[in-house]
Amino acid sequence: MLEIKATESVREGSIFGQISTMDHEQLVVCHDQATGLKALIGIHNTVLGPALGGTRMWPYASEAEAITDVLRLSRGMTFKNALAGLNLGGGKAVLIGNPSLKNEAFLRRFGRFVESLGGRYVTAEDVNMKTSDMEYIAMETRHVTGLPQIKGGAGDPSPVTAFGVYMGMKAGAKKAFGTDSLSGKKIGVQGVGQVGKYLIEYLVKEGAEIIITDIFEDKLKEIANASGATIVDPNVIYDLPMDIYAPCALGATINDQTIERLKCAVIAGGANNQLKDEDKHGKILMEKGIIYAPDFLINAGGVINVGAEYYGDYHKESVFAQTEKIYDTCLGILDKAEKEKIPAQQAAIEAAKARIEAIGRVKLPF
Ligand SMILES: NC(=O)C1=CN([C@@H]2O[C@H](COP(=O)(O)OP(=O)(O)OC[C@H]3O[C@@H](n4cnc5c(N)ncnc54)[C@H](O)[C@@H]3O)[C@@H](O)[C@H]2O)C=CC1
Ligand SMILES: O=C(O)CCC(=O)C(=O)O
Repeated sequence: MLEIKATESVREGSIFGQISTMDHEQLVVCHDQATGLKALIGIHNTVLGPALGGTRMWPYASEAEAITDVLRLSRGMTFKNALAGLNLGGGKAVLIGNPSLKNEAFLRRFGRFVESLGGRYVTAEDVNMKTSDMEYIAMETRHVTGLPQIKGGAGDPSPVTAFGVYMGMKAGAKKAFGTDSLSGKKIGVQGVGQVGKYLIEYLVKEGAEIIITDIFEDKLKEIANASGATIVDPNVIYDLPMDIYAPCALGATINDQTIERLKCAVIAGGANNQLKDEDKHGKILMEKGIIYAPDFLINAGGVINVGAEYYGDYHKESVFAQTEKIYDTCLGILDKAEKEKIPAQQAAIEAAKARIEAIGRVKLPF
């Protein structure tokens, strides 16, 4: 594989510039006038298997923003799937527009595009996409997973994602505090959506002191009532002293504007692509002595779940057992980073690439 760098601003305006900078195989542009579908499918790497990754729907401010998002997200899936030990490559899709655009025809048209790729890309849920949306997509393609249980699927993967994040958080705590107990630890959860709300359940059971924030006040009140968490303003979370910061909303929250404000010992959360510039911000976190549990390593529970469903080999216990291994993998990566004096993100990417390269050699023709 080429040496890859995900920079904050890849060469804007040049599609090939961007996909070569991040070493993608394919970027698919899908359009349908009748339904208003505007979709991008990013296939980063298929050495380990079909590129599996969810579809996100978002009202992107520009096409450039959507392209950058799909490229960063699909690249992250390559490393996530490799480190989780899955025989899956990395891909992701984004649907441009307000989620209210979604209807049966819109989703089925998207399913036709997924089908046209012949299994090189397998879709599932991401932000603003639900198991019920997968049902419509499944009417047009077999290459979809994350279906509702009543339709023979494994249902919402978020509880498994949250369990993996919890495992990664405990590994980060072990490294930072010498114990993986979260009892009494002050933990800030940013985003109380699907992943955040299930993560909070684990933190409550451990007796952590929880701070929560979200842009939707109703969700916050409901979760605060159930968990005893303290609500804070979304802009204030970066300035509060806390033991662990758990980003569980959208990506790039660790950036030039926030990184100097963070007063935590550990960062461990479910959001994809937390570092806006992975080289620069990964290095600054290391210099500040903040333990960073790489996002794509610790949020792999969801893809472990939907991957098992896709291969028709779904057993809840084994999915949770595989996800539990995130604790050991994360500790191993944090140790490697410390020993080699490199950022944890870099250590994790190196480990993922090593597996892709080794298995790629196994697959050479006879
Ligand atoms: N659901 C899953 O199984 C997986 C999710 N992820 C990632 O985890 C993250 C969260 O995913 P979900 O929980 O499924 O999405 P979600 O849409 O259910 O939850 C995200 C929450 O973040 C909140 N939010 C958005 N912007 C915010 C801001 N500026 N400040 C505070 N809160 C904000 C939203 O209001 C929402 O409640 C995403 O980055 C997703 O890609 C990664 C792996 C699997
Ligand atoms: O969890 C899912 O639904 C699929 C995997 C994925 O897209 C992710 O891990 O970001």
